[in-house]
Amino acid sequence: MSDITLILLGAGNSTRFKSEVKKQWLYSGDIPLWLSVAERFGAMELFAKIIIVSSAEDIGLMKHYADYTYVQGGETRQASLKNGLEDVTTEYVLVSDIARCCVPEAMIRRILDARKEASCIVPVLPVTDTLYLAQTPLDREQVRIIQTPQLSVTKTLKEALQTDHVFTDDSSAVASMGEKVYFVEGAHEAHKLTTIDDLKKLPCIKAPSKRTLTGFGLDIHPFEERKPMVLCGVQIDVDYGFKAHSDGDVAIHALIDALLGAAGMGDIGELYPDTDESYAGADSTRLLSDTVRKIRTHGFDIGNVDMTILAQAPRLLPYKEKMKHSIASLLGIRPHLVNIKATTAEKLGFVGRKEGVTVHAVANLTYHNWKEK
Ligand SMILES: Nc1ccn([C@@H]2O[C@H](COP(=O)(O)OP(=O)(O)OP(=O)(O)O)[C@@H](O)[C@H]2O)c(=O)n1
Ligand SMILES: C[C@](O)(CO)[C@H](O)COP(=O)(O)O
Repeated sequence: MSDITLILLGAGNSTRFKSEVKKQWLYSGDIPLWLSVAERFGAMELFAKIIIVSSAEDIGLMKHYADYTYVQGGETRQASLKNGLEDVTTEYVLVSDIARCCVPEAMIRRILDARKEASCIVPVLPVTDTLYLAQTPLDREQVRIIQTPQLSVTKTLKEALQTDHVFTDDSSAVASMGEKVYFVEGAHEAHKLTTIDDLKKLPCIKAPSKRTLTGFGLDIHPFEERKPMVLCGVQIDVDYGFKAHSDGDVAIHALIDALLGAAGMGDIGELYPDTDESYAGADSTRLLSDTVRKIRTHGFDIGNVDMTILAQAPRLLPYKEKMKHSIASLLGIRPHLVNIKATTAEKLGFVGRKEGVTVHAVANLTYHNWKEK
């Protein structure tokens, strides 16, 4: 059994990346970057456990992809690391930034092979440019660029972090205890993905696959007297609406399920439970906007959507154009990529008896093509 646990830190906000998509969720081929990093380390079969530290929202989604130990992060890298360490029981812990997505295997082995040398083993690069601190030139031979992963004795690192002082990496925390830090040669491929321009420096990230992902959604709501009716975010001029926990926009609910289905993100009930009082009477356009945010920040672009509304009543033809524009604007796509069909049920079944409405929706997504932006 290995005496090393791997912690991958991925709870950052990608602020400096300045893109709608979080850097951890850019697709490389058919998988998001965080998963390609976990698989790269995992393939070495060197670790007792792999812990991925991420935000609560991301963990909910990550669980659909692979079975790792997921831990919720904190406000800073250090807070995230402390949370991850709570789950570590092995003698050593290897900590890496998910943002360093192309760490070469040889560099990982160099770090692990040096484990007996000190309480913390750190990969470094020399500085090749002249350096100044304010107006004073520095001796660059004394300066090093620090990378991750870093290997620490778990007990020492845990103790070093029992402080309010904020360190930018594990080695500075260990060094603050008067413990020895041992440097091994880093690698340019282990460069950290911080800004969009860094993508050019990281050739291990493949272009996203051109796969189209299709999702299907269906929802049914019975009518209720004396309620406003809203479909696709558009007010329908009748004196009855839908019985529901939210505003009952059955068309938007079906569309949310189609989008979540295509993204592999579960269903509307998991994300916006009808047992949650905060969604009582909720405006469904706000739920759809939140779904769209989730989809875009997690690496997908919306292609087109198609919906069929099965309603014996009310008559929807006069509203279809307005509905199309409403949905297009909520999805942030052009109107021709939204198709809305309405049909009666030929007086058959509950729809035919005018007891309620059913909506079917289909949505297509692609991986956000960061390579061609
Ligand atoms: N609260 C935080 C902040 C950062 N990290 C992780 O620490 C690593 C180094 O951080 P950085 O590259 O700065 O990532 P972000 O914090 O996402 O970037 P930014 O500072 O631009 O927001 C990243 O893998 C990041 O996900 C973390 O786990 N928890
Ligand atoms: C840990 C680190 O990657 C070592 O170089 C770096 O300090 C992280 O800094 P950031 O500001 O959190 O990107």
